Amino acid sequence: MIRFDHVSKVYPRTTRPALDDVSASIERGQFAFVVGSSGSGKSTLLRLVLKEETATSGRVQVAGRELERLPRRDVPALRREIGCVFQDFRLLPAKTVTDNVAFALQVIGGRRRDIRRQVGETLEMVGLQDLGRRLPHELSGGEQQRVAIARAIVNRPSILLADEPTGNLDPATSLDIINLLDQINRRGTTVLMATHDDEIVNAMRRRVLELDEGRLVRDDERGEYALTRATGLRGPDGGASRHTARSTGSPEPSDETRPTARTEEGDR
Ligand SMILES: Nc1ncnc2c1ncn2[C@@H]1O[C@H](COP(=O)(O)OP(=O)(O)OP(=O)(O)O)[C@@H](O)[C@H]1O
Repeated sequence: MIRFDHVSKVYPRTTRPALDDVSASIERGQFAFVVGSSGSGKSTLLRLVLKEETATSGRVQVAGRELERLPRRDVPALRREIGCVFQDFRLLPAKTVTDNVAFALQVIGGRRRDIRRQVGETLEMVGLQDLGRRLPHELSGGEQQRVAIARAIVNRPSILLADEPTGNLDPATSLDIINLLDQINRRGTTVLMATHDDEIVNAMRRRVLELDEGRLVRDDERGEYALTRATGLRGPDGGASRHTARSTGSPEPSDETRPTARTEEGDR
């Protein structure tokens, strides 16, 4: 579904690569976290998937497309396959919840009746069916992020990219949000999520890709957060020290590792 093949990215007017020879493959239906300290390249990796940035070398394949060769006119179709969620929600402040979600469908020219039905179903899925008439500032942070998630999935994309989606939320709300992303993943959407949220990564025990100064230093099938550099686990060559064979399909966390196990934990 998403494949990075020896991908490097050097931004203009910089010398140190933001991504350095990254190879990884995320299969359809997988849930993968991207972790790493600030500046390690997580957002860059997600931006390459969206073709907001282009790799300096290597190949990025998304949903059967070779992004380096993708003509500009085909980029909108690529992006329709990808929903995005960000730390700062990015809702339209003057539009209601319903209109924020509907907007994504209106811009691609859906029929009014279909839009109403799809928006209704999606708001119900994220648990906001009663708040459709509110404006974003009349919602809590967690509710705003649910609206953003509803907007990201309303046209049923095959991939959901989430860049630090719990970064502005308290631990209990973060858990609600990750459970929602987990539910969306279980319905078949491939999820790639960049995060600094160690509790969530440790509770979910899904695939973890770790970046360190642009290099992929870890790819664990049911990983924990603990950063390699901090724990001294980095291999002698500076490369992946605990690489596991990439998995196919969506790993099922066992009951004791389900994120709900964290409900009692409260504050950080
Ligand atoms: N548009 C840009 N132009 C130049 N350098 C950039 C640009 N965007 C990112 N970088 C650099 O690329 C490197 C990786 O940045 P990136 O935003 O991908 O890291 P990150 O892991 O997402 O960080 P954070 O966790 O702080 O969001 C950093 O050194 C950053 O300064």
